[in-house]
Amino acid sequence: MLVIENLVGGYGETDILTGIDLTLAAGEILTVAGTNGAGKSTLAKAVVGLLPRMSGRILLDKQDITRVPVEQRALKGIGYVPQVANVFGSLTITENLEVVEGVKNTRARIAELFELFPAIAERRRARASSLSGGERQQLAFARALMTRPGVIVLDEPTAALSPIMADESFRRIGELARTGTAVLLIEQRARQALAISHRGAIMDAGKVALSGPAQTLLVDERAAQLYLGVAHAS
Ligand SMILES: Nc1ncnc2c1ncn2[C@@H]1O[C@H](COP(=O)(O)OP(=O)(O)OP(=O)(O)O)[C@@H](O)[C@H]1O
Repeated sequence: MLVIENLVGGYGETDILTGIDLTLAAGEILTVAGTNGAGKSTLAKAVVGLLPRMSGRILLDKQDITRVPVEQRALKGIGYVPQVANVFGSLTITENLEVVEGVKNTRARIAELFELFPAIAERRRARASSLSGGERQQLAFARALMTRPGVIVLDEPTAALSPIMADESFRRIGELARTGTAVLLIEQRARQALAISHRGAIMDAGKVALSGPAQTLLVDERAAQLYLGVAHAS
């Protein structure tokens, strides 16, 4: 579904990503973990088309999208929920969903997403500015799903959430993948993320330092050191 080949790039002259190779199949969850500054968010930006400078190749369904601009990548099926939820505060929850472009049968899709996200459904006429951090995250997630993307990139979706809400979010991500969506999941809660993932990649200094089946990485001492920055995974 998504193939990343020898991805190098950054914001200015310095390379932040120094050669990333990753693949993601339909229905698969790939956790990308790593310490702060490893380049995880930069990788997310490169995939969705927001990194100012990059070389290498990104293929979506075998089509080269490396030079395709961000809006068109979204229309081609790459959804994105950035670290800071991007919702329109002055619009209501329903309006935030209505303004998403490229959706077939908007009303029906909104109804489906309200079933998936009951907390925001209850508040559908409220302005998004009145939502809590967690609800905002749900609305941003729902907005990204409006177009039924084949691939979704989630940048630390549980960062602002309580442990209970994070559990709920991981459950929802698992369900989404079971419907065939490919999920690139960037997470600080690496152990929980790996537990619902098929594969994992641990980044260090702009590279993938370790990758493999999620269950293997969960018990790998070196992986734990890299994603937790400690000597032993407790
Ligand atoms: N907009 C930007 N302009 C210039 N440099 C940036 C920008 N965003 C990030 N960087 C730099 O790129 C490097 C990697 O940052 P990135 O946000 O990708 O790391 P990360 O692994 O996602 O970390 P975190 O877990 O803290 O979010 C850092 O050195 C950071 O300072």
